[in-house]
Amino acid sequence: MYFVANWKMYGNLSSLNTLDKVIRFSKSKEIKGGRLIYCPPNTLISSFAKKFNNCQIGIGGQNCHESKDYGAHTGHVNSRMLKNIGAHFVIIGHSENRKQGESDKLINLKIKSALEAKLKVIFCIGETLSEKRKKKTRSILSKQIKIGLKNIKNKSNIFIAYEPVWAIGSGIIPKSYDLFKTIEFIKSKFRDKLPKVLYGGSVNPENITNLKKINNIDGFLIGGASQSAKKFIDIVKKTYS
Ligand SMILES: O=C[C@H](O)COP(=O)(O)O
Repeated sequence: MYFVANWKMYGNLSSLNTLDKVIRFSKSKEIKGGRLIYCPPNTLISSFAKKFNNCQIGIGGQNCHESKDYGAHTGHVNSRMLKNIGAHFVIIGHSENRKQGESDKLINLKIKSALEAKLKVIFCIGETLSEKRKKKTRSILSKQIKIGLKNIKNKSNIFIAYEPVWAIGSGIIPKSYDLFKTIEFIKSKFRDKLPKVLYGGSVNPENITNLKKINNIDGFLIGGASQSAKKFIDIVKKTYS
C-alpha cells in the first residue's frame, strides 16, 4: 500500500524536525508493506531529499510546468528541475489546480513531460459536489482519464488518485460501497496493466479503519493529516492492524 503525504502550501525548514519520527518508523518492522512518499512544497524538496537519504521514503513535487525545456516562465518549475533536486514523483491534476484553470489538455502535457523526465506521476481525478449530485461522476472521471492520458502508451509509471472534490478537507468521505464501485470503474478503464489507484479526501486515523476494508484501493493521498507525523504514522499502522 502507498501512503502519499501532500503537504500543499504548508511547511518550512523547522518542519524537517518532525520527520525524524517518520524516518524511525520507516526503518522499523511496523512499516509492514507500507510505501511512504512525501510531497512537500518545492522549497523543501531538496531538504527532504537530504533528510531521507538512506531510507526508503519517496519524494515528490505537487505540480510542474508542462514544458520539459527551461524557459521564461516566471514562478514555474518543470519536471526536470524536480528530478534534479531529488524528486521521484509528481502530483498532477490536483483539483486545487484544476480550480485555478488547469485543463485536462494541459494536465496531459504535464504528465507527458513528467514521464519524460523519469518521474512517476500521481494523476488526480475526481468530481465536484454538483457533478456528483447530477450523477455525472462516471462521465467526468472518464473524460479526465481519456484526455489526461491521451497518447500515453506506457502507463506503468502512473498512479491514479481518486479524490472527490467534495471530500477534500471536508471531513466527509464517500460511502464504502460507492467508493469501491468508483475505484472498480476507474480500473475498468485500463485494459492491460491495471494502475495503482489511491483514494484521497479527508483520510485520517479514525476513518482509515473503514477505508482499509475497501479491498481495491492501493493506497491513500493524504493532505491535512499528513502534516502531523503522529497522525500519518497512525494511518499506516491502522491500515495493517
Ligand atoms: O492531496 C490531498 C488531498 O487533497 C486530500 O486532502 P485532505 O486529506 O486534507 O482532505
